[in-house]
Amino acid sequence: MAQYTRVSGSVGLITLQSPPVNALSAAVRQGIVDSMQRALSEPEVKSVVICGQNGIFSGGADIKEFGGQMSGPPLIPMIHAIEAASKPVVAAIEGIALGGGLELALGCHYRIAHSKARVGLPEVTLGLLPGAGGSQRLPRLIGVPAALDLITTGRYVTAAEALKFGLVDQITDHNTVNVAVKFAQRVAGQPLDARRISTYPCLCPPDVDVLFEEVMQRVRRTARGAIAPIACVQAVRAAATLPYNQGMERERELMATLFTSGQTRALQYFFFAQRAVGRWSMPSGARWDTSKPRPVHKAAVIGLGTMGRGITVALAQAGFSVVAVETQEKQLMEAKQAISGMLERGAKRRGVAPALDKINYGCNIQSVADVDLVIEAVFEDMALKKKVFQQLSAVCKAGTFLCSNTSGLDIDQLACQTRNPELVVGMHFFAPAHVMKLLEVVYGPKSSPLAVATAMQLGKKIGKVSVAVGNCRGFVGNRMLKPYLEQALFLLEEGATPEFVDQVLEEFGFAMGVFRMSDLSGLDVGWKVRMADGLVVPNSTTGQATRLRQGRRYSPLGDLLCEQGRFGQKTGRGWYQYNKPGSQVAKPDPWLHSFLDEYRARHTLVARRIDHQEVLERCLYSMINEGFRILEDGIAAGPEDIDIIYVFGYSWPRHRGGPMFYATTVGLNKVLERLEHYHQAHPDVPSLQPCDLLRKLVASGSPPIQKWREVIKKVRSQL
Ligand SMILES: CCCCCCCCCCCCC/C=C/C(=O)SCCNC(=O)CCNC(=O)[C@H](O)C(C)(C)COP(=O)(O)OP(=O)(O)OC[C@H]1O[C@@H](n2cnc3c(N)ncnc32)[C@H](O)[C@@H]1OP(=O)(O)O
Repeated sequence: MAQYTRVSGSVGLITLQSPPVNALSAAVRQGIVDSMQRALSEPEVKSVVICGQNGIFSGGADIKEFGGQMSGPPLIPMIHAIEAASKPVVAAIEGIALGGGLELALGCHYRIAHSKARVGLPEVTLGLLPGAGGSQRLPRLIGVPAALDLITTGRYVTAAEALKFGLVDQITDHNTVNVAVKFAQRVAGQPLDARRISTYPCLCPPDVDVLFEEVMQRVRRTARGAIAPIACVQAVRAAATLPYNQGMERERELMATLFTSGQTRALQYFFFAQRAVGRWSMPSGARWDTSKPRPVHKAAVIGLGTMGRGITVALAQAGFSVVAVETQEKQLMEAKQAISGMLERGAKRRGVAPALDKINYGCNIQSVADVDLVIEAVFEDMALKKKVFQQLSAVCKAGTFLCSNTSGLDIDQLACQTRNPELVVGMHFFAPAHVMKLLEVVYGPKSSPLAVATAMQLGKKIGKVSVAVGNCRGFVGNRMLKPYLEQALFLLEEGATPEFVDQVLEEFGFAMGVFRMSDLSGLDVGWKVRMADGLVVPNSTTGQATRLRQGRRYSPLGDLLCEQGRFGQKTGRGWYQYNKPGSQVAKPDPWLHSFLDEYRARHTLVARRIDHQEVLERCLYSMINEGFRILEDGIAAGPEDIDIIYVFGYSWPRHRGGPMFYATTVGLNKVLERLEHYHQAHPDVPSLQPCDLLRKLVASGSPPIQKWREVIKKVRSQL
C-alpha cells in the first residue's frame, strides 16, 4: 500500500509501504493512484513527493505477480498520470530505485537521490525490458549510448554516476525526504512542460545506426540465446527512431513477446532460487535460521596451486587476514608473485588499494596455529589430504574449522583424521576461485550445523553464491557432470564429432561445449581420477573389455588421447588442435577424425547419423536424471540448489533456469519417456535408467517445481 500525508502545509507526501523492498504490488499501485488523486484535488497541496518507507524507494514491479493474473491499476497509465499531473512531483530516492521503481521516478518531474542510493533497470536479468516506459524515457533523458548500456546490461549505477548522466537532478547526504520536500516547495507553481521526459526529443549521436549495429552484434554474441537483451536494443531503437507514443506501442509489443516467453518464467524462477539456496537445511533438520555461524577473522589456505591462489585472493579482497601456506619453496615464490598480480589487477579495476597486506605467507603448516578457519587446497589426492588434515588437527587451536576444497573426495574420510570431525566441511570453489560465483559447502555425516553455517556465511562475505550439499562422490556439480561427459563420449563412438556435439550444446546456450570445456580444464584431470578408480586399462586397444568396465559400458576414448599426451589446450592437442600449447583457439583436428574412424573400425562400430535432438536428449536428460537421483538421495535439499550450481558453476544458460527447471519446460513425462527409450537402446548404461523420483513425479501428475520438495519428502520417507 501507500500512505498519504500532508507535510510542511503544502506538500503531499506519498510513502510506498510494501516491505521488504517496496515492490510495486497491486496494493501499492492502488495506493499511489488514490494518493495522487487526493494530492491533486486538495487545493492546499502545491506539490508532491513520492518516497519509500524504511529508506528504500522501490525494488520495482512485484515479481511474484508476474506469473498470475495481474490485478490493480496498471503501471503504465499510473506513471503517465503522474507525469501529466498539474502539480510538480518529486521522487525522493533512498536505497534503491530499480526496474519499475526507477520507471516510476522517471515519470516524476524531478528526482532527488541520497548519495548512497543505487538505481538501475535490471529487467533484462528477468527476461524482460523496462516495459513501463523506461525504454522510451531513459534514452530521452540520458541519451542513447548510456541508456543502451544500462538497459542491456541491467547494471546498477551509484547516485554519483546517475547525477553525471543527468538521471537524477540532485544528490544529498542528508535526509532525502526532507530535502525533497523543501525542493518540492521551491518548484511549486513552476511550469512543468519542460519536465515531462516523454516530450523530450531523443538525442542520438550522428552515427546512431552504426552504434545500434555494433551493440546488437555484441548483445547477440553474449546473449547465448537469451531474447530479452535483443528486445532491449530493439526497444531503445524505437525510442531513437519513433515518436514517443509509437515507441511505447513498440515497447508494449516487445514486452508482450517477452512476457509470454518461457525465458522470463525461467529467469523469474532463477531469481527466487538464488534466494532459496540461502535458506539451507540438512537431513538432520538443522536449518539456516536455527544455526548460528561463528565469526571468522583470520583464515588460512593450504596449498598455493591455481585453486589456493584464487581462494587466497577472494579472502583477502573481502578483508580477511589470510595465512597462505605452500611447503614447496619454488611454488611459494611463484604463488606470491601471482597472487600480488591478481590483487593489483583486481584493485585497479575496482579503483581501490590492493589488499596485499592482508596476506602472510608461510612454508610451514605450523603458521596456521591461530586461525579461525583453514581451507585446504592441496593436490586432489586422498592420501595427501588425509595427512594434511591430521597435521591441521594437531596444529590448530581448539574450535578451528577445517575445510577442504576437494572437488569430489569423501569429506567424511577427511573428518575422520581429525580430533573434531564436527568442525570439518567441504568448501568446493570453482576455477578461477576469485572470479567464479559458486561455492558448494559440503557437509558430511559428522559436520555440525555450526560448521555449515560458518562456511555458508564466509561464502556470502566473499561474494559467493553458496549452496549447502551432502557428501557423495563429486557432490552435486561433478556428480551430474559424469553422465553428461559419458554420453558425449558414447556419441563420438556412435558417429558424432566433437565439433558437432559442442555446436549443439553451444546453440543450446552453454558457454562452451563439453569437448572444448574438457580441453580447457585438461583431459588428464579426469584420467587421473579414472586411474584411481581402477577404470583405466593402459594400451587396451581391442577386445570387448575395452568398452565395458565394472559391468557397464565404458568409453576409453579420453584415456587413449591421454596416452598420446593429448591433454587439451595446455599441450596444444586434445579433442581439438591448437596453434601452440596454451592457445585458446580450438580448430577441428583431422588426426582426431581419423583416430575416431580407426577406433570405430577396430571395434566394429558403424558410424551413424546423429542429430541435434539425440545429442541434447542424451547429454542433458542423463544429467537431469542424475539430478533426480541426487534429490532422492537427499544430497541436495531441493531442485533450486541444483539449478543454482549448474548456472553459476557450469555455465548452464540462465535463461533456461537450470537443468531441473529445464526438465519442467520439456515436460517430465517426455524426459521420462525419452530416458526409457534410450535405456532400452543402451541397457548397459545405468545413467539412462529413469530414477524412481522422476517416475513418482510423473505418476503424481508432474507437479510444478515449487511442489517437488513435498514429493521428495514422501519418496524419502518411504525409503
Ligand atoms: C501478456 C502480455 C502483457 C504485455 C504487456 C506488458 C505490460 C506490462 C507492464 C508492466 C511492466 C513492468 C516493468 C517493470 C518490471 C520490473 O520492475 S521487474 C523488477 C525489477 N527489479 C529487480 O529486478 C530488483 C530485484 N531485487 C533485487 O535485486 C534485490 O532483491 C534488491 C532489491 C537489490 C535487495 O537485495 P537484498 O537486500 O540482498 O535482499 P533480497 O534477499 O534480494 O530481497 C529481499 C526479499 O525481497 C524480495 N524481492 C526483492 N525484489 C523483489 C521484487 N521486485 N518483487 C518481489 N519480491 C522482491 C526477495 O525475493 C526477498 O524475499 P525472499 O525471497 O522471501 O527472501
